[in-house]
Amino acid sequence: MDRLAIAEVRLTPVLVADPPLLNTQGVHQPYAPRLIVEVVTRGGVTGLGETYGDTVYLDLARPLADALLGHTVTDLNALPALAARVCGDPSLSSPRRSSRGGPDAATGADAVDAAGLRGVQTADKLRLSVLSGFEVACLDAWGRATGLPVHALLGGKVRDRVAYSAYLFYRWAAHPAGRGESDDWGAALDPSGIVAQARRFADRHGFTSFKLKGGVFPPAQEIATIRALAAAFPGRPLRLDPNGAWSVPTSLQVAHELRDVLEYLEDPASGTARMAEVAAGTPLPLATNMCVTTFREIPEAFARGAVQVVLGDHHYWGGLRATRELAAVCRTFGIGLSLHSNTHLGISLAAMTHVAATLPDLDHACDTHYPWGTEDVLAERLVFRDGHLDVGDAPGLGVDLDRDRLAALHRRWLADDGTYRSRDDAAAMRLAEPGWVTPAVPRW
Ligand SMILES: O=C([O-])[C@@H](O)[C@@H](O)[C@H](O)[C@@H](O)C(=O)[O-]
Ligand SMILES: [Mg+2]
Repeated sequence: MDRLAIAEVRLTPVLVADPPLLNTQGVHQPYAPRLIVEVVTRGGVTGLGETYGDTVYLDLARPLADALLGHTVTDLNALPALAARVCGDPSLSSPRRSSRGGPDAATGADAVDAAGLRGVQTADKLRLSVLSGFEVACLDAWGRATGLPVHALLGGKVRDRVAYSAYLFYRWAAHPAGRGESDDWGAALDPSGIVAQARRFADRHGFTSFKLKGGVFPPAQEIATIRALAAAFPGRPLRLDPNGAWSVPTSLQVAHELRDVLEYLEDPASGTARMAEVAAGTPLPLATNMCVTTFREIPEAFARGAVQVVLGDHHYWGGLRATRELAAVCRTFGIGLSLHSNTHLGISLAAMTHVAATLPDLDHACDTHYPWGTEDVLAERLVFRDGHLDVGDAPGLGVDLDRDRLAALHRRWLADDGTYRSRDDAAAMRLAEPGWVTPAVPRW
């Protein structure tokens, strides 16, 4: 076991180019922060992990990296207690208030994570997101050391490929003020722009299900866009996700109008109480990555019938093994499961794919932002075929780091004056609309 003990942990924050994708809080900044975790064993094997890289996560990752030295990479059940001891602060375990002031500082059901549209932000969730990067790195190292793929360490795959959906966004052609990197997608601000975007995703990656990020325009415009997608891709699974921007009556109206074409409606309203009211008034399934984001939120949401599909995310649920626990709970209560995504790199996509491969009841194609990315830290980018990623049997995650790329993205982080070190979609929006503040919910 000694050769599996952790001799070194390397943390490398990076800034990754991100296109000007619109959501209800604003627009993506030109660069998104991510954290690359490397765990090196005494036997000389290096495992890779990735998680959110905003400053608040980095502050928790550093003490955990120090505390991990000497532990073995197989000692995963001890990780949560270790993380709670070195980076926990129980006094922060209630919903965090935003430090940005204005409508961002909402509390209670509306206290969403201003940076990530991922539900209420708690100290527990931050810590679990950090922990997940270390858990994945340990699993990767363990797999590399033993010649086993990560899915085998999780009990074995039940499928050889994992389905992903196209993640469509209203977007600008370029970031304001000439910032960021350019791409050739052009603007997509109306139904025909989104249909063209969807065709490109389908042609390039073979995706056959489509999710539109909503909450950007008044609901009637987004209904028209979904209708245009339904006409262009008849019978294909479609989803609409306004990140909790609508009132209960608006959610019910949209659900009624799109009931024949949507696979599910994702977080139409914010908070379990509103979601339960919407669910009670429509036969359309509701999915969430906002009101059920922790085990603690499950009992009330499931008891009230607030959601029919949980979009798990191995980052904030606390890792790949915690995602399997989530799957067991969902199965027990007859709730569907799929996986959520934010801007991420190939390490996280590989990790998602390994855990997804082990989940018997993965009912819907997973979300991923990956196709929007043009940069990676991997030697080879992962490639979708027919809308799927193959589940490999190479040791560990089966991906390799390109150190030059990692160094280049880290240099960008070092050179940044702090503007991009924490995600702030409202700040990015203010460059185009100076008076912009994160809209209060319900917005419509
Ligand atoms: O990146 C975005 O704009 C998304 O809105 C993201 O922040 C959400 O967390 C996510 O994709 C979702 O499904 O809500
Ligand atoms: Mg969502």
